[in-house]
Amino acid sequence: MSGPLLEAVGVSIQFGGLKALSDFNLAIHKGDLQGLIGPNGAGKTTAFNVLTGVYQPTQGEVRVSGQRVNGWLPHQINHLGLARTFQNIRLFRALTALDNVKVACRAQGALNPEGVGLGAKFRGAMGNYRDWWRAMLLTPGFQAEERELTEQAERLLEVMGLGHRRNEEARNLPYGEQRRLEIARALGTRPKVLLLDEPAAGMNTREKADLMVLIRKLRDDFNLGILVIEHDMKLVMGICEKITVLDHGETIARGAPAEVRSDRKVIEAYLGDSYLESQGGAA
Ligand SMILES: Nc1ncnc2c1ncn2[C@@H]1O[C@H](COP(=O)(O)OP(=O)(O)OP(=O)(O)O)[C@@H](O)[C@H]1O
Repeated sequence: MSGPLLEAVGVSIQFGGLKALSDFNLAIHKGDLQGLIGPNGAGKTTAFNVLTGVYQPTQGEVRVSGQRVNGWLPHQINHLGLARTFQNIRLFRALTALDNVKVACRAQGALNPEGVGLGAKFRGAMGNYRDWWRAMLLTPGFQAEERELTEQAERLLEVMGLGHRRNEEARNLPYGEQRRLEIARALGTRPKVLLLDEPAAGMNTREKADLMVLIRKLRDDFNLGILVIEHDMKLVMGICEKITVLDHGETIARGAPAEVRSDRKVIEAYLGDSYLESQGGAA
């Protein structure tokens, strides 16, 4: 088996006196569909932010495809194959659905040098300058690239069931479709690993059920590793093969849904007695 696509090794992050994440470890391989759960404020989004370069860990190491990415910027980490969606939808609201996805496809296709430092910044700036001229002059190469990007973006909209929304502004889409558009946009960067932050939030039961099927399909069709933060236990337990449970920044359990569901610490911290009752009895 090849090495993990995404790895956190002993990652901690502190905000003032608050340890938001302590000694966090994680490994996502190709084909994994894992969940990250925990009560409000447990550190789930912080974990995503550390993994994607929004925050720098106070301790520990983050690796993407075996490459240490501490100190890298989010777009540089994205270029290595890590994409995410956000708990609070962050689309370009005034752009069409198609353009939202095209922006992501273009960002990945553009000269986007890996690494940190002045050399990478210089190469990036030169690439932008060159692309600007190609766009201004509408060179044949630029037009062919545009067609290719449009086709890619259209394919992703179709995959996410949004083909009919191609020309609608993102802000006019129903909430559930905005969430799916965020996933289409993340896929536009051609990731190897996808991090989904509460993808079903605000969806109705039917939409959630459809999303469960879709997430599995994305994993299979795109050969991805996926990590999902989700409060909806039915969704997490239904699709994830392995679940990590955080509480106050600590990892209190990890394992298959059945193990996690019956873990006393998890029940106390998160699921609560009402969950047990809804499941028809004790763990
Ligand atoms: N930039 C920041 N500065 C200070 N404290 C922060 C920052 N980001 C997160 N925190 C704190 O870290 C802790 C973990 O927050 P986080 O958002 O990761 O929790 P969560 O598990 O995602 O919660 P929820 O389910 O409510 O989204 C919280 O106490 C939060 O207030």
